[in-house]
Amino acid sequence: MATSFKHGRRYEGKRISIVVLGAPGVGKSTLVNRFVTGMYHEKTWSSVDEIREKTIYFDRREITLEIHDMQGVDNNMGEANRARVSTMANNADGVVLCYAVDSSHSLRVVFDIYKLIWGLRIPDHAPVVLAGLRSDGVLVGKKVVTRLDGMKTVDTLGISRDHFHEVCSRKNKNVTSTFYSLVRQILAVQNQTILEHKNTRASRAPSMDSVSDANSIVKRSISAPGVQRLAKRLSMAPGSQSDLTEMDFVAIPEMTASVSVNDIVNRWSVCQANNGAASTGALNAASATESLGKSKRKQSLSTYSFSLSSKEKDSPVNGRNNRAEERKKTAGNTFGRRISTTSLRHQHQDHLQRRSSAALLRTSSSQTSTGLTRNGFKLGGDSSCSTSLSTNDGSNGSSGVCSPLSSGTTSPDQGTPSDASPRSRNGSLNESPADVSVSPNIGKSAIERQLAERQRAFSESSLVYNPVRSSQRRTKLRDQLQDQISSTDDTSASGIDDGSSKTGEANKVRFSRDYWSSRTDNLSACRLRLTLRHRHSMNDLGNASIETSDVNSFISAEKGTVQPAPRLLTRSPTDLQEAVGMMGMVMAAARTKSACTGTDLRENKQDSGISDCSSGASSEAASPNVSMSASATASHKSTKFASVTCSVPDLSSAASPVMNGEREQSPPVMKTVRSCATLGTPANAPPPVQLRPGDSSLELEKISVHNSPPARRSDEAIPTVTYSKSKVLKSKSSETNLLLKLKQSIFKGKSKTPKAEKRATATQPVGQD
Ligand SMILES: Nc1nc2c(ncn2[C@@H]2O[C@H](COP(=O)(O)OP(=O)(O)OP(=O)(O)O)[C@@H](O)[C@H]2O)c(=O)[nH]1
Repeated sequence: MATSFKHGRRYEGKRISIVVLGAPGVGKSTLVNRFVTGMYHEKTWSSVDEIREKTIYFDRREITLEIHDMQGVDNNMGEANRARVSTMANNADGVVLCYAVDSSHSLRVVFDIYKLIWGLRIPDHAPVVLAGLRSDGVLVGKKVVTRLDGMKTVDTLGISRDHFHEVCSRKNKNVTSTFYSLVRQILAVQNQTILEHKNTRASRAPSMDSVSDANSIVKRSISAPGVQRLAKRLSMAPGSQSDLTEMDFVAIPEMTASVSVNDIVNRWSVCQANNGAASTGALNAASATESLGKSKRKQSLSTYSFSLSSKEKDSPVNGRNNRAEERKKTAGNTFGRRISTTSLRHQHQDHLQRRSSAALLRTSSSQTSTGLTRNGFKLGGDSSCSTSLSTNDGSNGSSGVCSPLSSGTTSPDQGTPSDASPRSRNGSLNESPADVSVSPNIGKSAIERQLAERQRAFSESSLVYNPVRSSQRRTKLRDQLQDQISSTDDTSASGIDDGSSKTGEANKVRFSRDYWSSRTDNLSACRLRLTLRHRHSMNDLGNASIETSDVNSFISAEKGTVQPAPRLLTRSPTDLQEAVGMMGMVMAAARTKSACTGTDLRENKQDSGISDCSSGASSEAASPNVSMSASATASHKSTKFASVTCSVPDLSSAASPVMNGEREQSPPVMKTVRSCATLGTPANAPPPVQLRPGDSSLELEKISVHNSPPARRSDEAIPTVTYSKSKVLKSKSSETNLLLKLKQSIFKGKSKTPKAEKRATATQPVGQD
């Protein structure tokens, strides 16, 4: 009782039918006979269709092979016979395609059989083996079809090479393996078919397992057939015609637990008896089934309704009848009534409102806790209490009022929660918008004000829940909030985070920045101009620019630190420029080290070449008048910020040698000023390029210092440091060498002198001094 793989039927595993096909006289019958009987007989006659059986044990299973030794297929074959061959092959579990290695024609016939059976393409998972028979022909020098030809054939036919065998029935070579290979394929297809069948059944059934929420609602699983059975039982029950839908099921609190269909029916009958609701219309089983498998949005509504049911389940009022009555009072719904979508939206609105208020309450808990405890109210962590929180100013002694809304709110002075449940029928609060107010003392920050406004907006507007719109609104609100906060911050407003501004020092260094980008389509270039100014005199201590060839490359540099060379430690614009150039170098080095994202470059300094820069600086750190440590930071994810941090000397001392142009003996007090440049990404900018570890794509070929102003800012003489993207580094070693050369060129004046002196000393003849 073999079954076909094409129709997805389950294999019984007891009988497998195999069809052996090939050109006439290739040795099919001999092959089958060899496999079945183990004997080899010279055959001189042309066989007709023959069925042989053999029982084998495969994977500890007894399998009976039903082998159809078919008549040879050739061009002279009639249509009827061809159709018969095709039908037999398609209904079989597996096919053995045979050719003779000493007959190239027989190999061409294999292609004809292929087309005859499967058309243009072999079906997936069709068990087929290709057997090159009479492979001992090589012994007599008649092998015209090589093994390579056989390989190409299986490749062309889409058969795995594992399923190609060169067989010799005479020597009993690969006979058994050919059939066992086919059986293995058949069993694999059998297992896969069963698996797919199971998956198909599982996917067809509407699963409610995904319905869950933060309240740890118990998952339920009601299959579509279950609902259909329920629908039938409800519709057949006398006098129980109803217009129940999925929403009604959701509204039943007990549905939050895993229940059977019988339980639902029982609940339904109980609620009918309690409410006496005589509904009209029969439950449409199909629609109920469909509704269970609807979109996620509907599921989310269902989830919320579950949440409500869960709360109500926790109500101290026991008994189904009382619960129904209670629900009728509070929510305006009964078991027998359908909860409309609008009602659910209102409920969700209420839910959001309470969440918002809970956040507000948390924010302002320090201010409100005193007044509330003074009046004997417990907040109890329930968000609904905070929803109705209408607290007067605690300073004038007025009492705060906490009006519990839901049954979950406990108020020892106000009686049971059910006594005070002023929820309107549509789910909105009964308080006027003015009631949902926040004390001025509660929160003066922008966040609290914004929350209060939002809460008011919720209570005033007939907001219809829309997840997408709600998300957009939250995003917009957050942006507004950030703008509001940043506008109140002086240092942030100017884009400068001057650490000295809060210390009130006399002389302070201001680190301003100006950023502009070339208005190319893809924002391919960026120039960051940094100006170091004396705070009061506003004299420029120096300025410099960083010009990169790719703004997006900044994203690869999460953090980099470099101590510049000592000769950079002056106030001249050129030196500052080079210092900033070092920053750019760090950035560029980091850019070639994309794997360093999210980590300190110092940890990767051996790979990124940063060690060259930092080592040269650390040895001279004690002497500088002006020291700059450059830290290039870029946000990897947002690709919007690149900050440059410079440590500059504290110029608060009037007699500072820095101001007088003299050299200070002791190390100056350093402080850090930070400039954050926004690398705004235009809307049409391409997504940031994520460099792979192998992409060491940028190289600082040279630093060309020039004082020519940029083209777009011709009115300003801004020295620029230009990095050109002209060469592609081949390896890390070449990258490191290049940075070494760069460092040597920068430190040229400093590094050569001692060496030269040393050399001169070494070469000086003894006794000459
Ligand atoms: N040398 C050699 N000859 C073989 C081998 N297998 C079969 N033959 C010979 O090939 C010839 C054809 O063998 P068959 O088994 O009749 O071929 P067939 O494909 O069944 O022929 P039809 O029944 O006409 O389709 C016979 O003379 C066999 O002896 C083999 O492995 N080696």
